[in-house]
Amino acid sequence: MTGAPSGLLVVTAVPAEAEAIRAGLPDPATTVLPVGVGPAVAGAATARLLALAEVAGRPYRGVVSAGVAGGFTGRVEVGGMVLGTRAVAADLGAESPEGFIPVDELGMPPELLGGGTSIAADPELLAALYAALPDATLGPVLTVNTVTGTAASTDALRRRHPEAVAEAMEGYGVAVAAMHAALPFVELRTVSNPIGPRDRDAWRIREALAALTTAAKALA
Ligand SMILES: O=C(O)c1cccc(C(=O)CC[C@H]2O[C@@H](n3cnc4c(=O)[nH]cnc43)[C@H](O)[C@@H]2O)c1
Repeated sequence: MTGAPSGLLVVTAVPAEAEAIRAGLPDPATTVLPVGVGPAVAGAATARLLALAEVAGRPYRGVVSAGVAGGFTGRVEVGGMVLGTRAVAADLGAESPEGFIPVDELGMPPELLGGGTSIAADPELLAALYAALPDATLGPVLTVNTVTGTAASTDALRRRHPEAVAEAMEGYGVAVAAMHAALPFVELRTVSNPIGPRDRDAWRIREALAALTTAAKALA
């Protein structure tokens, strides 16, 4: 069975993020679905959605990992938008007394590592979104399994990823799913909180969700 391409698949972690995007979306051909929190569940659920669309003869044209994120102070403000130039699995590796070693520097066969710990955004999809969202900050977005919550971890991440602009928990998993389906990928985030010592009172989820609604116009 074959059919017309389904348009973009936009995946968020939670329903509130998906609803915020749908509220600003002019294009009904874009599918927006919540797929869960963290790279494993988000990656597995996205891979399943892509495979089901493919076997139904209506493959998606690209994948966007979207939602709220923590922003690196001095790089992006709370309430600001981020377009990820790459999704980086920032805590996939090994600790050592000399510091963190990324998994792709541990001497494992490259075929076991998929795209490695850093997967680049599709240049055309990224350029199209940036053209529609010129105020967005461009840079690598880290994917972490644990929300950074101390000054020491924040400093360590900054040292290891001096170009990074934000961290969230799903992008790398979704990027792997898109890569396995040979589809363009990009990450779109709005900033709900500064990365740093844990301070839940500083989180501005409502502002970040409103910014997602504004950003959704780019997904047409
Ligand atoms: O610490 C808490 O009490 C707490 C309560 C509710 C939710 C959380 C989250 O960490 C939500 C994680 C969720 O949001 C994205 N996100 C937003 N900011 C960050 C961040 O600074 N670092 C990592 N992830 C963040 C993430 O993509 C998840 O989907 C905590």
